[in-house]
Amino acid sequence: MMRSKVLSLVARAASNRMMSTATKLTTVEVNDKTGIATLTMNRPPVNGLNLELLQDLKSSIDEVEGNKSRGLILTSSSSTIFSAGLDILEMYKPDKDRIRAFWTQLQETWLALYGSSVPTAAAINGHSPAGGCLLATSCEYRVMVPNFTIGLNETQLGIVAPKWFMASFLSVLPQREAERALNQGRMFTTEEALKVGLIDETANSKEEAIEKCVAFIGTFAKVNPLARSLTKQQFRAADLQQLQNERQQDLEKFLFFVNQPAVQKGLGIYLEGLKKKAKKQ
Ligand SMILES: CCCCC/C=C\CCC/C=C/CC(=O)SCCNC(=O)CCNC(=O)[C@H](O)C(C)(C)COP(=O)(O)OP(=O)(O)OC[C@H]1O[C@@H](n2cnc3c(N)ncnc32)[C@H](O)[C@@H]1OP(=O)(O)O
Repeated sequence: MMRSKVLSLVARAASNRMMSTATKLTTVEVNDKTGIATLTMNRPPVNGLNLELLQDLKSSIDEVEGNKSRGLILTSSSSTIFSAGLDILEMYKPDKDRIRAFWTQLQETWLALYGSSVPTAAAINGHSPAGGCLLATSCEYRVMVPNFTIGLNETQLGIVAPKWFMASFLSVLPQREAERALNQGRMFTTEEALKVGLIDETANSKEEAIEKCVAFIGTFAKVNPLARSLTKQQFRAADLQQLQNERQQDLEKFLFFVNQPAVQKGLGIYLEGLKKKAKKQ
């Protein structure tokens, strides 16, 4: 390794504190200079959101809330995928108890991210369908690298995005645009997403995306943190409260829907298609 690279790694290690360890499917790294935490998803190959990744995401968000970070940047360790969304294997021919725990954890993780008291931004360094888009739109700001896609494609899989997925989407897009995209199950390219307002900026690399997220979080430097976070909470309170009030019904609705033979058949065909495509590559 070149000496300069070694030195830069040493310098980086000195100015960043690794808060979570490698045994987890997420890591949290706090930059000592900026005080901003970078939360990285690391579940190869596609950051499919299974029960364990959702648990780790939730505990990492809690960790950032608790360690007085100035902001949270969500990103991925993959060079081409932010997150492929929910792990379809959790929903296809599911285990009765595990699928309950899985959906309950997804609800909790969304409540924690969408309701986070710290400023949040997503550095979208790869494809971001469905649950991936849910995570990105739960943040306050999005910067995306070109040549990838983002969107809520649920209808393409024969499934329906629940109300709280729509709430995140609607916090970013105007109703008319959101409704049409959801009905179509539309995936937007980076350029299309920028045009429609689904993302805020583009960046040529993950590093640049993170820098732009840091700059966004920096815009709050002179704003009273309590006033900022209470203002954010007020904007989001109705969406958060709606899921809080309906958590049990939402779970039962999901279980009923996902266990329908037609939905299971559709998920099986979709999975098969993904596997065939992967084999061809
Ligand atoms: C009325 C009230 C209703 C109440 C509620 C009802 C319903 C519930 C709604 C549930 C909501 C669900 C939201 C979701 O998130 S569903 C998941 C949607 N995700 C996708 O459609 C993404 C599918 N994947 C892709 O498009 C691509 O994989 C990619 C992300 C673009 C990456 O492409 P590439 O790099 O080429 O990688 P491969 O395609 O080769 O994949 C590698 C490997 O990973 C497997 N895989 C990919 N995505 C998933 C996934 N989401 N879950 C599980 N597995 C996945 C893929 O099969 C390959 O596996 P093998 O290597 O084993 O072949």
